[in-house]
Amino acid sequence: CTRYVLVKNTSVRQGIVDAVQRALKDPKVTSVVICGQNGKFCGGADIREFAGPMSGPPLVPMIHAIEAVDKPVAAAIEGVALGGGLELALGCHYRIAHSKAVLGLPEVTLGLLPGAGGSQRLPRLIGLTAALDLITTGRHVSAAEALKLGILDQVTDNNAVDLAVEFVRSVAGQPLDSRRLSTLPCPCPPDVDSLLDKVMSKVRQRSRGALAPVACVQALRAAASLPYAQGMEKERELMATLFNSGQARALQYAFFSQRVVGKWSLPSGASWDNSTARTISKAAVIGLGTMGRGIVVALALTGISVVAVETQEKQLAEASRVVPAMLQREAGRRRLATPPGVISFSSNLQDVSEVELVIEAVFEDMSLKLQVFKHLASVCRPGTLLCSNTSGLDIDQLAAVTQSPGLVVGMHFFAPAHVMKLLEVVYGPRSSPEAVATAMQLGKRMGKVGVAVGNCPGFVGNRMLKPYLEQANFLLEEGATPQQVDEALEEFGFPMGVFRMSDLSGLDVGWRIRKEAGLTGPGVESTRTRQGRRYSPLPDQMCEAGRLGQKTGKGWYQYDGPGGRVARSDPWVDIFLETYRAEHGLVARSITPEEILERCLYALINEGFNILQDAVAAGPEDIDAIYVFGYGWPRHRGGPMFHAGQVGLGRILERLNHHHSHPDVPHLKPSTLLRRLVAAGSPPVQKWREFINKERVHSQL
Ligand SMILES: CC/C=C\CC(=O)SCCNC(=O)CCNC(=O)[C@H](O)C(C)(C)COP(=O)(O)OP(=O)(O)OC[C@H]1O[C@@H](n2cnc3c(N)ncnc32)[C@H](O)[C@@H]1OP(=O)(O)O
Repeated sequence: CTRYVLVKNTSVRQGIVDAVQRALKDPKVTSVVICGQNGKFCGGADIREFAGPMSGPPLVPMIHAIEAVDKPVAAAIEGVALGGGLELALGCHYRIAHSKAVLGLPEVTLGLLPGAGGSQRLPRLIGLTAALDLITTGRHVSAAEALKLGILDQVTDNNAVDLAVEFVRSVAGQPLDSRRLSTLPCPCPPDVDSLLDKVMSKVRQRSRGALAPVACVQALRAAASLPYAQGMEKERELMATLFNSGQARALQYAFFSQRVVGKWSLPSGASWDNSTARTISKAAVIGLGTMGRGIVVALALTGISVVAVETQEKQLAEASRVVPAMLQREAGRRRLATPPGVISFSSNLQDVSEVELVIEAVFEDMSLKLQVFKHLASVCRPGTLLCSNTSGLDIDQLAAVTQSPGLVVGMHFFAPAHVMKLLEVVYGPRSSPEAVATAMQLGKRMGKVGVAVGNCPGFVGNRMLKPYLEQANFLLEEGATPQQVDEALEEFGFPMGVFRMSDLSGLDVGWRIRKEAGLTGPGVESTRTRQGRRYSPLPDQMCEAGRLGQKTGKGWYQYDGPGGRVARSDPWVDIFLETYRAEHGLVARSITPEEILERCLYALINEGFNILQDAVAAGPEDIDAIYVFGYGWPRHRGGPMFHAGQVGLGRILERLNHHHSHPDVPHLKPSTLLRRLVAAGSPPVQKWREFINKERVHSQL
């Protein structure tokens, strides 16, 4: 048995082919072990290669050739065996892994299916039911789970390559027929059709409009019902369709944007690679409402010890009861041990004096937050980082009441904070690079996708949401129903339309913000123009009628009672809208789903261009990651800015101009950046950063 170490990077496939051929020809070689370099078996295909023509030997015949070898071939899996990497291992006769290895077929997350025989070999190895789960979710499994499922033959805590060598030597000369997965039948449950139908409707529901999960189920149906060669033909056909779809490009873009945002940079020139983060071991959370509780759990799961402070006794008692249970549940969900005794509860702000970082999560009210920050500045030791979980208030104003404004940043979590992946890290003009780096690193430890954003009302996510919500309300005034608007958005791929979402989060949240901004409330005249702009008082009137959404059992929809979850259309809302239109002399017209999407989504996208122009976000990837991870933007559409590129910037500009010129639909004035991009020939989204920087240098923005 001779060891051939495989070369890394794009020549991997050629390296494997050459090594296997040498091993076959060499009479001294009785068996073969395929391993990776530097403790990693293979992370799969280089996704960047998908953009151009494939070079080197194709994967499918290469894996077939390995499977056909008449000397035993084992894959020694260390680190990762993902995608094409696991498909290669499935072509081997045996699979031996290190206990820390991770395996999976994540192609579905990239808009593809396991197209190098994975969709046909895996079900033959572990059965249809388990293969459906792994392939349609793309989830990674540990070596222990892979062993249990039957993907692996052996797992070791020691050197996997040494064990694999020993193993293949021990089986040399034994028959290999039963080890060639392509020759085996696919173990299926008796009710195979009903299983496939059930999984199909589940994936359709889970990722509405996404092509890849559907194609994965179709490929597995072929594995269950057709001979291997025909199954492979089906796999090839489906893969070709997916490969050329916009969705695969969008999902691959989303893979990279998630990583690009980690490489943050600020307009000052500070960035991830020239700023030092502090390692936090003790933190405090102030305010134990829904957000505060989730943040405590997210921190505790990283092993950070947390002082959880709530000054209202009743709320504190409830949080002390609920938070440990939340922690246990979440640890279980993530298959982690519950960190022991890391949370201490207190009603006294003085108890935060020894922590290194505080996250304030009190009610979204500036005067209350200012009071808390003043107090924190007096009790915390010098050098403590002070963060606010505000969803849009001025970070600089908070920083101004502390002795060290450089140590103040926003950490905008999304509810539920221990589950949702997005974290906006908001830097004010005085926030230090160290504070930003620390908040970003802390977010990463919590498993968040942190995005560094500038300080402006609503930051990135909520600032873009505002014109989107405005247009949705205007559409109701003009003749649409909440259901029509929601259906168009859900058809586009959002898990929930804007009105269903508003009912879920509570209509009073926005009402309070509008009251604080002087847009509504006692003494404000009930007109359709406020502060010089078109304004729809519809949501305010809903709140005044006590319809706050799910919590009151009534909102834009009706529910079975307070806290009910199933939305049903409500004739009351239809009458309310008709009465409103009559009062304001508005004539309802028929509104198409296309108009709903244009008005809502292009308004949001246009604000995204304004945000890029104002340098509140460093690049389109930042905006797209925020919308995919925090606002339910369908991942298979990449994000709003990517989507704009897919639709065509010229088309977006033309439609914005069209709606803007309509006398009753102002607000949609196209952004200067969008105009300049169109004038420059609509470069692809990957080039926008460079374009913006150049325009800025030449003072065109
Ligand atoms: C016929 C088609 C055949 C096969 C289909 C496929 O194989 S599709 C590809 C399937 N594989 C994957 O989806 C794996 C994707 N990668 C990951 O899940 C993680 O990167 C991984 C391997 C678990 C490592 O995670 P870690 O957190 O350690 O590193 P990070 O994610 O930050 O990645 C480091 C840098 O590597 C780049 N990268 C990772 N995987 C790929 C890839 N498959 N192709 C291209 N580039 C990849 C990643 O972008 C990072 O780059 P950087 O420039 O440092 O940001």
